[in-house]
Amino acid sequence: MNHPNPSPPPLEVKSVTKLFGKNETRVRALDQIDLTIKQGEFVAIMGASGSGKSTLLHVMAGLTVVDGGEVRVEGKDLATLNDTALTFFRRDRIGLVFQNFNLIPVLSARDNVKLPAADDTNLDQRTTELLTRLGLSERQHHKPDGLSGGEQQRVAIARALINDPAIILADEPTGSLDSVAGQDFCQLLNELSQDDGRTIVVVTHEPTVAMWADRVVVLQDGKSMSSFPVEKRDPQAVALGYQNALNLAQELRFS
Ligand SMILES: Nc1ncnc2c1ncn2[C@@H]1O[C@H](COP(=O)(O)OP(=O)(O)OP(=O)(O)O)[C@@H](O)[C@H]1O
Repeated sequence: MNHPNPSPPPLEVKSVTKLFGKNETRVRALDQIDLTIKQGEFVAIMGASGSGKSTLLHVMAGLTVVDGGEVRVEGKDLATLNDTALTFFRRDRIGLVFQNFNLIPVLSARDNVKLPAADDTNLDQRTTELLTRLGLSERQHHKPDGLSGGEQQRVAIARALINDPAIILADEPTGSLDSVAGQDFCQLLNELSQDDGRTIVVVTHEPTVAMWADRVVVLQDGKSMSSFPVEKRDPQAVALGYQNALNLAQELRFS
């Protein structure tokens, strides 16, 4: 029986190398890294400072041009897109969330959410629905400095969702939040993957964040050392899995 072609994975990083600097200051931020992420999967990327986590996320978002290898988003090779096409592709397919929220201070929460909308159709209604879903209805006319950190991050994710992207990439999204707001935010990411089938990648150094993922990918020196599934929402199990991955990397280095 003939099967139709399966959809390509949402994110594929194939043998990607990224270098920064020149000559003696040259840094190999990513070193022939391979990573494939399935549709609807929630992946946490962990690793020591400088291991290449943010660079990998930026590469997947097409924010950083690679020096070798290939990055495919929903099957599309990002290197084949010119700057304009890449900007539109990113806007339509990927929602980005950063640690410092990156909201426009002079705009209300509601206007921040509407700002990147690619399409005006039912925009007011879509914005209201998103603000309601994220528990921001009461706060929508406030500017960012009148909102708590957790509320600001929820505005940032509402803005990231305005074009209904299939993929959400988040770099240390809970880094500026207290632990309660951080856990609420993780729960939201979990819903976006479980209920909506969106693909989520989160860079974090916190086991209490990574425990919400389906899988943890551990980076060291720009390489993907290993990955392990998260079976229960147990931060200690994640911390142990992470430590085991680092120990294994250390053994391989000296063997
Ligand atoms: N724009 C840049 N110019 C020069 N070097 C860079 C640049 N961006 C990253 N690097 C270097 O590349 C390496 C990987 O950096 P990256 O920010 O991806 O690591 P990270 O794992 O996200 O670290 P952290 O947890 O501290 O944020 C580091 O050695 C870093 O100094």
